[in-house]
Amino acid sequence: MYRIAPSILSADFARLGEEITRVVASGADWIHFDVMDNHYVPNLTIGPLVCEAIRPVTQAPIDVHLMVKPVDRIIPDFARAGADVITFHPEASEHIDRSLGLIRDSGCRAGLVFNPATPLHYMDHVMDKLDVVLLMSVNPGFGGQKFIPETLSKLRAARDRIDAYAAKSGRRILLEIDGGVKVDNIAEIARAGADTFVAGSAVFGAGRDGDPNRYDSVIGALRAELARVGA
Ligand SMILES: O=C(CO)[C@@H](O)[C@H](O)COP(=O)(O)O
Ligand SMILES: [Fe+2]
Repeated sequence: MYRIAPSILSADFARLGEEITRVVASGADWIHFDVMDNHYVPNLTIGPLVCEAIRPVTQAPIDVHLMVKPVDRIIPDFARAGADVITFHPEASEHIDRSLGLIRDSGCRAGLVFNPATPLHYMDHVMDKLDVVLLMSVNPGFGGQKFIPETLSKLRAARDRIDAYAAKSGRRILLEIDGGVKVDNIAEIARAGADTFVAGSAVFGAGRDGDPNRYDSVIGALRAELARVGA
């Protein structure tokens, strides 16, 4: 089963609640929530107050992608604000195992995010605490960037590790991809092993002209491409 997670980074922030209602009604599975601190990444976005504000608007899982350093202090705030999934970058945590434990102890699903040049071995000794592995297919900090093609071989390598772990443990870790996902490349990305797809500009960019049917058509087109790949 595939999940589509529109990133609200590209939504109209003046009408955020409506935007979320519309993408979920159009078939979005998760809401991807990008948190940037102007320190770990050169951009500044939204925090727990906004997460709390959108929580009553939707039942869809809120997928919080932390691009902040340090990470531990902010984790309980997001859990209280209603996050369902919290992911962070290993470079931003002094103690990766402890940060993953903090997320899970607060009742959320936990994940590690790999920048394009971050090696996959960071996951090796924490598989039992991972619910999600997120591969960045752009450098973090901005929406609307171009998919880095090298990510496809990295996805295959991550898929192999996740499948080997599942065969041993019976636990299925999700493999999420973030950055430059569009209708014309989502099938190739799925074939490389991703099962959860963040799409910001591809989804919200399509609705910018105010036509409410545009989210339906772009999410429908992403799903049609995934259907060509199969389960
Ligand atoms: O985490 C990030 C960027 O750092 C992403 O979640 C972007 O928001 C994805 O946007 P598109 O590449 O799909 O426009
Ligand atoms: Fe993200």
